Amino acid sequence: MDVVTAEEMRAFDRDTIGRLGIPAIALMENAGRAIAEEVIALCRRRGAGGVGGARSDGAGAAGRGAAPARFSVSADAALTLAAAGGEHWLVLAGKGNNGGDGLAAARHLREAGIAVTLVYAAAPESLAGEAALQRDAAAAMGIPAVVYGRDALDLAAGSGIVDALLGTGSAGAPRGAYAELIAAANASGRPIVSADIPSGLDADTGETHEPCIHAALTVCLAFLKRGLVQYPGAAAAGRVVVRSIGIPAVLARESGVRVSLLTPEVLATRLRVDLSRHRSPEGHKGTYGHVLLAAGSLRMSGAGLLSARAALRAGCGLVTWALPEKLLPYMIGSAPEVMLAPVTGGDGEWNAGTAAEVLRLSASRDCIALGPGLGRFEGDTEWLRRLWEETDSAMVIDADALNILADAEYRTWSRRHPVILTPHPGEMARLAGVSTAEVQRDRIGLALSYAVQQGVILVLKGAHTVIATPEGQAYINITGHPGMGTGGAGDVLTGIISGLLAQGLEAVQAAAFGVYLHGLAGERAAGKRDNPAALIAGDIIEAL
Ligand SMILES: NC(=O)C1=CN([C@@H]2O[C@H](COP(=O)(O)OP(=O)(O)OC[C@H]3O[C@@H](n4cnc5c(N)ncnc54)[C@H](OP(=O)(O)O)[C@@H]3O)[C@@H](O)[C@H]2O)[C@@H](O)CC1
Ligand SMILES: Nc1ncnc2c1ncn2[C@@H]1O[C@H](COP(=O)(O)OP(=O)(O)O)[C@@H](O)[C@H]1O
Ligand SMILES: [K+]
Repeated sequence: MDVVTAEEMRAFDRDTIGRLGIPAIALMENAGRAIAEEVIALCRRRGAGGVGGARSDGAGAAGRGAAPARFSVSADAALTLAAAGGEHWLVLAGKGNNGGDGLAAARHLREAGIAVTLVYAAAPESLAGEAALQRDAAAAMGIPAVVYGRDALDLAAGSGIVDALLGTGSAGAPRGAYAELIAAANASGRPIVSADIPSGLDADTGETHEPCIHAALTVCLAFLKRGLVQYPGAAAAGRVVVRSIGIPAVLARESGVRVSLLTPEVLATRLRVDLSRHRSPEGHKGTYGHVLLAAGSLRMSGAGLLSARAALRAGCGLVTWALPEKLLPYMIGSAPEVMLAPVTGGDGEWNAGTAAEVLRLSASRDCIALGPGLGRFEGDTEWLRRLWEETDSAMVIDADALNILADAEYRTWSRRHPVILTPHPGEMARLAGVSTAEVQRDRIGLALSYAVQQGVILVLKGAHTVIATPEGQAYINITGHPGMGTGGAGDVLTGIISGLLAQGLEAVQAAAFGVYLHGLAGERAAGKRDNPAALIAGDIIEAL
């Protein structure tokens, strides 16, 4: 599923209206209808009634011997509500096209028998174009309207609110009447259905301005907007339904939209990942590849252990874990399936001299993962540079190895293989030289620009992890669980991605599929606990 910016969305609108000749009012009608259908479905779910008994094709009355019906007039089930009597929706309308969508929805709601009151944020006379046509149609139907600031208004008096104040044309924090209406709607305690995006949300970054609508449901029109998949916007939007309004989906494909939701369909078709993870009947451990892991130090040995075990659970044939020799006696038996390769490190810490040993080990391995529990040490930049420049296989870089990179000018390092970086927001901030808040402000935008600029595959972790490629493509993962916010969960991800790389997946495939599987396993693991707060990283491995 494509994820677009407001600017891309405007280009598709223009193309549909200008080049294809589909009238703007038709798109607005479709939008209004889609919003109304979702409001009606919501009313139905909360018990206002089933699909109306509005079939007038005689089917119900057609007893034995009754004459066959001559006409078949079927009611539009999606726009019908049997017991609409208790419903009264307030439609908050801004003066732009988002408001026009809301006004079109209001007519359909009224048709379904739902009481509707329009609440204009600005003088109705200030509406223009298609929105003005919708204003006039609603007035001609006799739908009651109030103007904010002029008429008395109690938003809690209705049974629900349609938020059609601001959409993709919104700029900056809501002002004046818009801000006051948003605050009042949030305070009303009534469910809010937002048209396109919650008013007050930045459609591109997911930042929520003060104030921003907190919707129960967002009916996103035509294409998913970036702001709806990035937190905190993703939370403000509630449940998100994307509805087609007559803008052909192919426009996004043709224009090269760069961001997609990481659905199973995207994994299978765009990324060509074999979701079945087929294993040949005659396969053996050599078929599924060998991971070399350089990780763990005296106080963080568990990080290496988690990565190593996760790589095996991801299906690779063999894992060799290179670790400072002092750790060896403690690790023996902790994971019998993992091979241990001690490198010089009598104090249990890594040192610059181990680069040659790791390089030797890597020669016969299919990929290398560096970083979990590594610690920092004298000469670590040169250590990483040698591995980076001289390793032949794909590389996953995590944790302290990312902090080493953050202190280096690694753009100038030569390289023969793809590199996957897996920072959490704090590590990303150090890599990009910005604050963590700045990273979180626009995760997609930052991940894309960093991946392109540095020529790496970037996995920016956290809720809705972003996978960005050097070619400027990004995928937004939606598997996962808040219970995964626990020490070591990232080490598990490093293991999974390297386990997939070893099996021959391309670097982007391994990064994207690894993040997806990690999230699924986290969901399953959380579901097995009395409370997801009890989840620990090892549970994610066991749920793979
Ligand atoms: N044919 C089409 O184009 C289609 C459009 N579609 C729909 O249109 C939406 C986009 O419509 P849009 O471009 O008219 O902008 P919209 O979001 O209604 O807001 C503009 C208005 O808000 C005002 N305003 C802005 N910022 C503000 C602030 N901070 N605080 C207060 N006011 C602010 C601004 O006022 P101004 O600053 O100009 O005085 C202007 O009046 C899109 O999300 C979708 O719902 C779809 O149905 C598909 C077909
Ligand atoms: N709220 C959440 N929703 C989904 N995934 C999450 C959430 N919180 C954390 N995660 C995932 O858990 C992992 C945590 O990684 P990280 O912060 O590196 O942990 P550690 O350094 O302790 O291994 C990441 O893959 C992240 O995406
Ligand atoms: K809105």
